[in-house]
Parts: sequence; C-alpha cells; structure tokens
Amino acid sequence: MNLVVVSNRVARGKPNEPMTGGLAAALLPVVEHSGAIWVGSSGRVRDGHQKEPFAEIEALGSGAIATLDLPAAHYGGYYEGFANSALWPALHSRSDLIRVSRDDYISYREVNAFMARALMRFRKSKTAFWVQDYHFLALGAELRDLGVDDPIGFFLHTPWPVAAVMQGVPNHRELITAMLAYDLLGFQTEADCQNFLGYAGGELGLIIEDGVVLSQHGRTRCEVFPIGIDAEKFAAYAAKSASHPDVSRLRRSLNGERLAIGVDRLDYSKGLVNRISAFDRLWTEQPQFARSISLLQIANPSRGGIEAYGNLQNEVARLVTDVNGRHGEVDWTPIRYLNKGFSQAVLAGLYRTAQIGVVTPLHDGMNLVAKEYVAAQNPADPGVLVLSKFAGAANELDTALEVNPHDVDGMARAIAIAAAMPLTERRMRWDAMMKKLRGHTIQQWSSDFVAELEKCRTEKVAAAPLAAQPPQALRWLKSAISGVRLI
Ligand SMILES: O=P(O)(O)OC[C@H]1O[C@H](O[C@H]2O[C@H](CO)[C@@H](O)[C@H](O)[C@H]2O)[C@H](O)[C@@H](O)[C@@H]1O
Ligand SMILES: O=c1ccn([C@@H]2O[C@H](COP(=O)(O)OP(=O)(O)O)[C@@H](O)[C@H]2O)c(=O)[nH]1
Repeated sequence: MNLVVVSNRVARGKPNEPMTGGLAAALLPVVEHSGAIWVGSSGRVRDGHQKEPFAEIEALGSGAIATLDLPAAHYGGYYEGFANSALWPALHSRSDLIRVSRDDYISYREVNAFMARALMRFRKSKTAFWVQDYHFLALGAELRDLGVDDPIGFFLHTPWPVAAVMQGVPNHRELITAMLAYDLLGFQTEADCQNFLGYAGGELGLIIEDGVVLSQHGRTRCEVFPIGIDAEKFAAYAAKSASHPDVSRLRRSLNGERLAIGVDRLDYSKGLVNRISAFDRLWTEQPQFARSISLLQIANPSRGGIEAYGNLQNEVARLVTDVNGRHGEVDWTPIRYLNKGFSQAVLAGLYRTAQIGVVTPLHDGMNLVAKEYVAAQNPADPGVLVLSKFAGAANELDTALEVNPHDVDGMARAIAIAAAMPLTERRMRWDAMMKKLRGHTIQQWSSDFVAELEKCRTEKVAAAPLAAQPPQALRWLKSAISGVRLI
C-alpha cells in the first residue's frame, strides 16, 4: 500500500534547524522510515488559475516531500482566516477569539478542493491517504467527490471541544458532515473523541455504534491515537549535547542556581501569561527562591499576521520586562526570554540542563515538548516536569507534577515543590514516565493508525449497501426492525 500523508505544514528535513510545531516534528521520522509521500504547503502562493498545481519534490529518507504553492487568492482566508482565526480558537475552547467571515470559509473550501485535485497525481493503484489536522477537515469529502475509493483517514492534532463551542464555528454542520467522508478519524485523547461523537450524535442526530458514526457517507470509525516521540533519539541527543556552544554557555552562566525551562510557540493556548505570573508570585511570596531559581523561556513567534497573536506577543514581552524589572538584580536576570528557535539536538541539551520543565498550556492537543523534556533527562539525576492537566500529554505522563494552569498560586507552589523534590522521588516519577514513552513511539503511532485505516476501509466497503442510506432512513429502519443491528 502506498501511503500519501497530507498536512499544511511540512518539515524542512534539515537537522540543524528548529521545527515549526509538533505536527512537522512528529511526521518527519514517520515519512523518513515509512517511504510515504508527504504533501503540504510550500508556504508560497501562486497567482491565477493553475491547471497543474506547482509542486517541488525532494527525497526524505525512504520517502519524499512534495510541497505545493497554494492559490494566492485564497491562502490568507484559508490559513490566517478560517483555519487559525475560526477553527483554532474553537478547537482550543476560546470562543471569544473566533472571527467569522464568509469569504474565509469559501477560501478554506477552495484550498481543500485545490489540495484534493493536486493529490490525484500522487495516487497509484493501491494508495491510502492520511490527512493531518484542522486545515483539511473537508479534504476527504473533496477526494470522494473526485471518485477516490481508497482508504482515507484523518488525524486531529489539536483538542476537539464540547459541541456548544463548535457551534460557534461558521458552517460547522456542513464541515463536520464532510468529515464523515473519512474512513477513520483519529484523536489525541478519549475526551476529544467523546466530544466529537457527542456532536455527531447530538447536533447531527446520527446513530453511533461502538465508536462508529453512521451517515450518508457510510461508516466512520472514531478512535484515540495519542501521538508519541522518539524518546531514544532525545536521550541520545541530550547525552552528547554538553559540547554544543549554546548548551555549555547556558551551563556556565548558571552559578549553581536552578533552572526552569519553557519551550513554546507564542500561542495563546500555551498559557504563557499565567506561567510567568506564577514565577512572579513565587519570587514575591517566597523571596528565598529569588536568585535560586530562574526561568529560560523560549517563545518562538507563530502566526504573526493574526491580531490575537500580535497582541499576545506584546503582552508577554511587557510582562517579562515588568517581572524582570521588579525582581532582577545587577547580576541576576529572573527570566531569560528568547523569541527564536533551536534545533532539537540543542533543545535536548537545554532540557537536560533544566531541573524543572514547565509545560502549562490552557489547552493543548498533546504537547510534544512535555515528552521531549522527560526523554532528555539524565537518568541518574532527572528533572521534574510540571504539567498542565489540560495538555493531552497529561493522560500518559501521570507521574508529572500536575497543575491547573488557571491557578497561578497553585503553579507557584508546584514550582517550589519541584525545586525541592528529593532524588528518590524524582527518579520514581521519571522512570514511570520514561516507561510510557518507550512503550509508545512515534513509529508505533503511525503504524497503528495506518493498520486501523486499512481495516476500517474494508469494513466500510463490506457494509456499504446499507450504511450508504441517508441517516434518516437508518433511524427509521432501526426503529422499525427492533433488535436488528445496522452494521
Ligand atoms: O503550522 P503552524 O501554524 O506554524 O503551527 C504549528 C503546529 O501547531 C499545532 O501543533 C499540534 O500538533 C502537535 C503534535 O501532534 C501537538 O503536540 C500540539 O498539541 C498541537 O498543537 C497544529 O496542530 C499543527 O497543525 C501546526 O503545524
Ligand atoms: O526552538 C524550538 C522549539 C520547538 N521545537 C519543536 O517544536 C515542537 C513543538 O511541538 P508541541 O507539540 O510541543 O507544540 P506545537 O507547537 O505543535 O503546538 C517540538 O517537537 C519541539 O522539539 C524546536 O524544534 N525548536
């Protein structure tokens, strides 16, 4: 089976460059080892009507990356508009930030249709399509409209909120009905999956049986596939990172003080304001921690053309200046705040240098930084992960110090507890988390999904004659022939 992976963002495959987000970071090794073709946006646009989409193709391990120039007239409305100003805030339960625009929705659908047409040239006799993330909710339906009867699966990297929040997204019914053209919908957590099923059953009134939604598109299985990392790679990077100039300079600069590290895109979902406020609270309420704990916050700028992101960047910069101004000394800077990225090899060394990892998003699909921080620790003297209960990673990393990111005092207390935690407890917590990370790698995540996708397609085709009926007919049939299972 040939695998075609599709996402908006693709990784550049250069080992010394930072990754832009977890999706690209996670899929890079999957494509390298599976021989898949990974199709995504080049980040450039092209004017006019493209007969043949312009694609650049380069090898990536045993696979390849094909990047497309997206249509100039629709790119802004698609990426900064509908995807990141309507869907992203909704998916992260920030209804207050949803921006509604009819034109953005049209552009979003145009780009989904454009991508479907472009994908036809990557289709061979036996192909499975694996679509990634909220940029392409309608891509499966567009492919079906073009006559594609191959397995088509979808994985959502973000959370899926409760139905009342999704109802704030323009055209939500049409869009979510289109999602049912996929054979398999994958989610990061059980809560996300249940929220989706709740919407399908409640808002769309569809029948759901054992995690399968029955609709006019047939059967759509919904399942949980928490994304993993290559823990061994991070451990190996960390073990040999000391010689890297950034890592050794950081270590020399510490003078015995303890370091906490935060690594995030500058995104309102990451809870940066509350995190910095928690450090402010710690240094104010427990002055013995001034000089003895400092924070290294890497905050890579993201989606800078969107107002909410520009506002956040200003707010965080102001807050850091204020906190440093009040708590700093001539020879001590409480928060080292960097608006740039590092390669994962360097990042691993920075993670290992820090005794505390602070990962406190208000909402996050998974948060790979949490997993990478754990994997990069020195087994003989591991650091402590302070982790938000609203990160998908909290489901697996359940021996981290769990915090509520809305509770600034609680986070300040957790940071103090982390700083004082004895070695035996740190090792016990770290061992348990490391076992989970080793037991569920990124390669397993992808092979589990693809195996399930092939199985679902076979089941869907076998059940097609009955499941292809409109949902109203299914409901009527079900009540008319009681006791008969409609699968
Ligand atoms: O492509 P961008 O607009 O620059 O944004 C970067 C990525 O952000 C999001 O990442 C998510 O995927 C991670 C891996 O599964 C997950 O750990 C994290 O919780 C998610 O937020 C977004 O979903 C991606 O599409 C973006 O590429
Ligand atoms: O300077 C940086 C900051 C982050 N990352 C990578 O970007 C990803 C961030 O993923 P995460 O799931 O934590 O959050 P997202 O940005 O996708 O929301 C991780 O794999 C990091 O290793 C990186 O390579 N360099």
